[in-house]
Amino acid sequence: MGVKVWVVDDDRSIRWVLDKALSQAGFEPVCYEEADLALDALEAGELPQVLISDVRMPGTNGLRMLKMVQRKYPELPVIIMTAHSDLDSAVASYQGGAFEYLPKPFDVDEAVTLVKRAARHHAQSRRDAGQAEAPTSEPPAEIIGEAPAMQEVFRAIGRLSHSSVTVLINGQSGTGKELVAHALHRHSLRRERAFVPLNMAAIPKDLIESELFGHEKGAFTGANSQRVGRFEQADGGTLFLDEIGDMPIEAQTRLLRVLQEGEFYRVGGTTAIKVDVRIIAATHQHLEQQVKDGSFREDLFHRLNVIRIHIPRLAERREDIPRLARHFLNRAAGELGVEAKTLHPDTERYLATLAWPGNVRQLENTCRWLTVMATGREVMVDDLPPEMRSHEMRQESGSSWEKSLRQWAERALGNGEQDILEQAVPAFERALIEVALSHTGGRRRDAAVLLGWGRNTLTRKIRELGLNDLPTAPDE
Ligand SMILES: Nc1ncnc2c1ncn2[C@@H]1O[C@H](COP(=O)(O)OP(=O)(O)OP(=O)(O)O)[C@@H](O)[C@H]1O
Repeated sequence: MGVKVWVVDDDRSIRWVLDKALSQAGFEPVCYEEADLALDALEAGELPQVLISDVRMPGTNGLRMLKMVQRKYPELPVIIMTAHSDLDSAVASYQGGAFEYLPKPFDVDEAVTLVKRAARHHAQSRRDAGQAEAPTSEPPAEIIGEAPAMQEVFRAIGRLSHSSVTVLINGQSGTGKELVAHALHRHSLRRERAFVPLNMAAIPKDLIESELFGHEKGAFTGANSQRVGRFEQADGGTLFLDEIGDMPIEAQTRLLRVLQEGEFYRVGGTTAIKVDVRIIAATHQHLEQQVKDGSFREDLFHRLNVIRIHIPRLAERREDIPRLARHFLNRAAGELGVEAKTLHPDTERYLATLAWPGNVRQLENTCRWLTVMATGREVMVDDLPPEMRSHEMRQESGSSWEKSLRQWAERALGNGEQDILEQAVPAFERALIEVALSHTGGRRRDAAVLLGWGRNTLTRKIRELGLNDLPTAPDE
């Protein structure tokens, strides 16, 4: 059984485009040209896993239909398609229920991505509902990670459970920052309340403040109705500010004030609104550098940087790749309603050697691609998408110490350290000098030859690095 997606729009061309794209992506779309027809089908006992609807339609309009649907099926994820001018009223009237909105005109791929996310969300919330009493001291099962680098992340989640402290999550795009933020929320005392994610990079600059704090009717052109912002939605719960490094400086100033004072005004409003919100922020950028450049406020940085969690690149936890791949293949099969593919051991090994610049998200997308495109049930290396065979995706060359060095540097930068060459170069020289000296039984002249330095250089280095205590040969 495929994942049923209902498309409700009076515009024939939109129905046609979505029908094609969704079928191609493996969904089972059903299109309705009127809300009333969709409501009839619901009445008759049918139910999709995702509903996409236009707002303005003859007969019952989209928003009325959504309200009716939401009352009966609160778990059903809904995507509202609408022209920008209707966005406010759409969101306002579906407050708290809308899963996503899709401003028209939209990109078809974007629409398909949203549907996939909604379908997953739906499946997830059903699973969550089924295991509401699950113990909360363990990391959630859906975060896969046996690699030591991930165990550190789990430990942090465990240590922070029941706490409401502000957390800053660092890590490249697609490493699972949002997943970890969600886990932090689910393990906190706020888990019964909302987890509200907001991606700074995805909102137009001039809408960020109204998105965060809401606005009063008439606050600016296009503000046709009052709107509750994400801060209010997250009251008692957690606000996840993704890509915080992209937040414009004026919004940073307002955010800082809210964090200091615990209250704010809606845009155009005069009544102070008090909220109790836990902030989790994430970024793939180097915030210290942004502070230096003046693009990020230092005081805000210190407020956010209370606890920092670094999520390693996928290439730093290769041992997890086969398990992750299996997980994503099963999930994709579930979403698309097909039998799950398996990986031939050679394919597993091959995938574990790749560089994965897009991290876990890229692996997830690859598994979806394979679920649709691979012909046999077992996936062979030859079935992999062409870009997986290309040069860039091949593992970075380098011996194991170079890899360890890279990992060390990643971690140091992730922890906010600077001037890392100053730590690394002396350590590097010290190691080589010590080994060379022990090799020559402490004879400096011979050690200098082995190192490729002049005798005087070696003597100077030994002094600079404080290695004078090393045993040296009696003749020296
Ligand atoms: N350890 C993991 N186990 C299972 N699924 C994972 C893991 N890490 C990431 N994922 C999945 O990979 C996808 C990308 O993760 P997520 O959106 O959390 O990354 P992100 O770091 O927030 O990315 P971006 O910075 O681009 O927003 C999601 O679908 C997430 O569920």
